[in-house]
Amino acid sequence: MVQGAMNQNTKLTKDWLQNYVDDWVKFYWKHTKEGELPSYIPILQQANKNHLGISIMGTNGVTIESGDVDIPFTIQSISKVFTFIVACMQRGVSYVLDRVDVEPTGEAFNSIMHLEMKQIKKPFNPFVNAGAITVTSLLTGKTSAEKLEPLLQLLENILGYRPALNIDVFQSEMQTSIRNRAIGYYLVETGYLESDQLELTLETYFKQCSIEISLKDLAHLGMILANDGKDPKTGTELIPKQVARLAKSLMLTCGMYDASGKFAAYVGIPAKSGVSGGIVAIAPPRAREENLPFLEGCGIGVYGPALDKQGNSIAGIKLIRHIAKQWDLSIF
Ligand SMILES: NC(=O)CC[C@H](N)C(=O)O
Repeated sequence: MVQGAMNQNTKLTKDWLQNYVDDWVKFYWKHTKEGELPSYIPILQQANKNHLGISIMGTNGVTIESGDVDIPFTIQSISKVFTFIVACMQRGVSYVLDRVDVEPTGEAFNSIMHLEMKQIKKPFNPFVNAGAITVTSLLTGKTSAEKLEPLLQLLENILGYRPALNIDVFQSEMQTSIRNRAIGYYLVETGYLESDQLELTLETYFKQCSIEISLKDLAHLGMILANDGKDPKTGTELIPKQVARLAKSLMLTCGMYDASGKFAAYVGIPAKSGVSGGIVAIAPPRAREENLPFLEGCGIGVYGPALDKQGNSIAGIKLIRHIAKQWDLSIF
């Protein structure tokens, strides 16, 4: 019996789980001190390094939250999961996968080196910046507003409200986007991006990264993916199952940048991080005989802006790893 699971006679009550999660958040708080705020998007340095919060939303309707849960933050690279989903819904999976591969890089998310060194035929995967910028270019529409519309609509369908862009974050990144611009030019040179699409694509990409959400929203997005794209309350299919599964497989292999292998090995669930400190992790339904929480699946959102060298929330990873171990969430 793992700690935090239930004794034979204990009821798996929300209060009981809440106590455990509160203790775990308190315990992992100290690790926020080990991480750094990203400097290449200046406005993200205004975040409070000490923040750490978690939201867990089960497909059964139970939500548990703890720590700094009321701080809105920008979705950053977590948006890449949803633009990939929208591009697949608009263009079809094979059209998208003809233009972006499904292989992990083992390099930093904004690496340029691997593009040249490996003489790639197409960007490695939709979750490194080169692949994400390519995917954004595939969204239909002539303006960034048109391109973003179906993405915002999908988020609205899931969350029940339309999240707004944080214009200050968008402008901060737009003004300092040297490396993403370099990636964009490289994609033009190699034929993955039409030159007249470059500015529009970068603007759209920075805007999608600036969508602001709450921790509960993040858990909600994860919960819908855990449920293969279906809203468990209404039974409505919000994301086609095949696309949701593809996105989850890519989260497992590529979602945590060049720490994806370790996350899969030590945590064992699909996840995607963003440079503002958010991580969405997904525990699909699992059939176990033990009495464990969230057997019907859940989404986990974590926010902790202090990052490790790979750009992932340092305390957030430790917290998710602990919960996954205690509740036996691994998909393996
Ligand atoms: N890792 C991230 O979250 C990166 C997103 C960021 N907007 C960038 O493109 O660099």
